Amino acid sequence: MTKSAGVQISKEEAAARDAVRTLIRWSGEDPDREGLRDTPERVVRAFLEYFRGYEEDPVIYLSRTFEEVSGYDEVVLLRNIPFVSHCEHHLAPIIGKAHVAYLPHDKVVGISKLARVVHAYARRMQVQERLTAQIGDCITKVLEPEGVAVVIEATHGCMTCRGVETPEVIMTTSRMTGVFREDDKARREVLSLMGF
Ligand SMILES: Nc1nc2c(ncn2[C@@H]2O[C@H](COP(=O)(O)OP(=O)(O)OP(=O)(O)O)[C@@H](O)[C@H]2O)c(=O)[nH]1
Ligand SMILES: [Zn+2]
Repeated sequence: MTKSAGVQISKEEAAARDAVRTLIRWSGEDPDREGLRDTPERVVRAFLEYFRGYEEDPVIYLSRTFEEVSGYDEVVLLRNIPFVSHCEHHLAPIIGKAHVAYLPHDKVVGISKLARVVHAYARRMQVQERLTAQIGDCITKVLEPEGVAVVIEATHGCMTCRGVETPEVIMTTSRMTGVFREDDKARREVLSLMGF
């Protein structure tokens, strides 16, 4: 533990704040001017929010299921789940929407839990392909449904704000398992429900 402005913080947090100070100075600014003085502390706290998915186990969100659904055996779809992630190459924001569907076998899950799974994986350092695969595979493994379809559309800060600087470009990725992977008709149906 170490002290900062009279408050005890861990050595790791002190090092993280110092790293932000270094970046501020390296960018050409004065980390001691009034407006920037508390910025290292804020940035470190913001990182805890951006990356709090590492503290979450998405499997737990899917562990409470319901079986009394009067034999409902059609697609369940949650469309337009907004999320924010960060690309692991530049730590720039990935901002997008996830569409998550599954065809239940014998159990369904509370729909908020699908969004919780999306956020738990999004709040990590990601590439969009892995994010998409992790969401699809987690639901497939835990719910054991007939199939899972995940489509993600997102813009990447590292492409819009820097580098190639192409605003509005959207990356689309998908993960299909079970019937949605094997059966063209089922895949077409779920994509059409998603609005594609
Ligand atoms: N496939 C994939 N690529 C990503 C994702 N997020 C960022 N990237 C890309 O990762 C690549 C990293 O390429 P590098 O050449 O190592 O990095 P760079 O020199 O900063 O590349 P530029 O962005 O082209 O300036 C870039 O092409 C990014 O657009 C993602 O989620 N999936
Ligand atoms: Zn990037």
